[in-house]
Formats: sequence, C-alpha cells, structure tokens
Amino acid sequence: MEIKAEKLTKQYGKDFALNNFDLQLSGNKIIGLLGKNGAGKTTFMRMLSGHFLQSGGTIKIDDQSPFNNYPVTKNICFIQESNNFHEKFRVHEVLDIASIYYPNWDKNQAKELTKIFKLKEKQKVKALSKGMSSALGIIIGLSSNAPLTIFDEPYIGLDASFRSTFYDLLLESYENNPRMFILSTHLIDEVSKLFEEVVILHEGNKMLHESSEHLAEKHMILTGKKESIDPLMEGKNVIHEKSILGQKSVVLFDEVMESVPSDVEVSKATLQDLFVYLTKEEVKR
Ligand SMILES: Nc1ncnc2c1ncn2[C@@H]1O[C@H](COP(=O)(O)OP(=O)(O)OP(=O)(O)O)[C@@H](O)[C@H]1O
Repeated sequence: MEIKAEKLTKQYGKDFALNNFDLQLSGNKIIGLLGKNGAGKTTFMRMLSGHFLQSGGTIKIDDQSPFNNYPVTKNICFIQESNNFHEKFRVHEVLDIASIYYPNWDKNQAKELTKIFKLKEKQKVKALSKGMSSALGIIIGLSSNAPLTIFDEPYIGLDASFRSTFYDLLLESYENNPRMFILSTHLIDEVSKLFEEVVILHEGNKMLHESSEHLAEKHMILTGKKESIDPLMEGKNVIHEKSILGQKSVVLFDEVMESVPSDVEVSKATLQDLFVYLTKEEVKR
C-alpha cells in the first residue's frame, strides 16, 4: 500500500484544516499520527478514507483517488472516535454489515474479539456504553483485515485494562497479517512502543515524519552542571531546557554529538515528551 498526499488542502470558509500537506507512506507498518487538538489529523484521515473531497491538491492510494471509489475504499477500514453505528442495529448486525463491506473479513476473529471485549451479540447499539461502542469499533477494525486500517482515537470510554488489551490485540493482528495501520492518539506514552513510524501534524501541515528509530537517534538530553551544559548548547537546536538547583537539562534535536564531557549525562526523551517540546508554540524549527 502506497499513500501519497501532495499539496493536500482542506478549507472551511477562510480557515485551513490542512494547508499544502505533503506526505508519503508505504509498506506494512504501524504508524502513529500525532498532533495537538485541531492540527488536522481527523481531516486527513477522512480524506484518506474517501469520506470527503479535498479543497486542493491530491491524495492517492496506490495511484488512485479514494473519494467515491469502492475498489479503493473496500481496502480501507476507518474507525472513528465516535463510531456512530446506527442505533437500531444489534451488535451482530453491525458485524454482518461490516463483513459484507470488507472483502478480507475474518468471521472467527470477530467472534473471538466479541468475547474478549465481553460484548453481547444480541445487544442493541443504543444500549452500548461508550467503552462498549469503542470496543465494537476496535473489533471491526481488527477483523476487517483491511490493507489500510485507520484508528482515530478508538478507545474513548475504554478503561486502562481494555486499552491494554487493544494494544496487545493490535500487535497480534499485525504480526498474523502484516498491513498498514495508522493510529491517531493523544495517549502517546501508552502506544509509542508500537509505532515504527511517527508523523506529527501541526497547524494543518507536516511537522515531522520519521521512523521511531531515527527519531531516537536524532535527539539527546544532556544533563549536568550549568557550566558544563551551557557551552554545549551554543549554536545547537535546543527544543527544551530546564534548570534546577544549578543542574541543567537540555534537549537537542536534529543534532548528533559524538562525545560529551564525562560529567555530562546523555539520555533519551519519551515520544510523548518530544512531541510536547516540538509542538510548543515558542519552538522555532
Ligand atoms: N466540519 C467542519 N467545519 C468547520 N471546521 C472544521 C470542520 N471539521 C474540522 N474543522 C476545523 O479544522 C481544523 C482541524 O480539525 P481536525 O478535526 O482535523 O483536527 P484534529 O487534529 O483531528 O483534532 P483533535 O485532536 O482535537 O481531534 C480545526 O480547526 C477544526 O475546527
């Protein structure tokens, strides 16, 4: 699966939800799509899923536009934050409809996951709690076996234990049937270990697209006495700094330093922290 967005733009009145957004994704991997509230993540995922048309630019999946194009969209399963399954249906009916839409639907997997998430097949959608409704979306996302499966914060209402079950199942499903997953989340620390690649959207544009490995390599935290740290910061891209009681800690981005003085400690930031530092308003990149 090859995704290519070029100068992708979505405008609402005078406001741009996406503005000349370029992105290329390919291969079977789990990709984290991160961004602050309003960054444009859902807008991008909706266009990727063919739900609506862009105002400008192009979006192609394997060289085809997804909008209104079932041969493309049957291979895309988009699970949204609030699933909006029709209230009059029962759980098994929602699953039956999904099984017709998605050509690679795995009925046994859906049955097993329904048990794991403790959903009753005969229960009506309108009687599902928020967490149960999220679970139903997750069951569809995983059982669809769609070559491109997109989860937009699919865990609303799910408790920590079921969220952890979801992450385990996602990994298991990926290992059994490698495909492209795009996962948009604000709970970055919970899932960062799953991401092979990370995309950060900021104010309707791409701020960063890196493999997790490269992202770890291209930054460093330096901690030590202020006198030792200050000279190391000169001319460097410092995305965060803090000082406590004469001890200073700085985060350098896009910088590789072969060696540091012996009294300076080198460590790595979590993805969550990097995300926060990079998307803070005062950071210039
Ligand atoms: N239907 C709409 N009409 C007008 N503006 C919209 C509409 N949908 C989205 N927007 C605007 O587009 C921008 C991007 O919204 P989007 O939902 O894509 O962001 P997001 O990154 O998914 O945010 P969140 O993390 O809060 O879900 C926001 O400024 C939002 O207000």
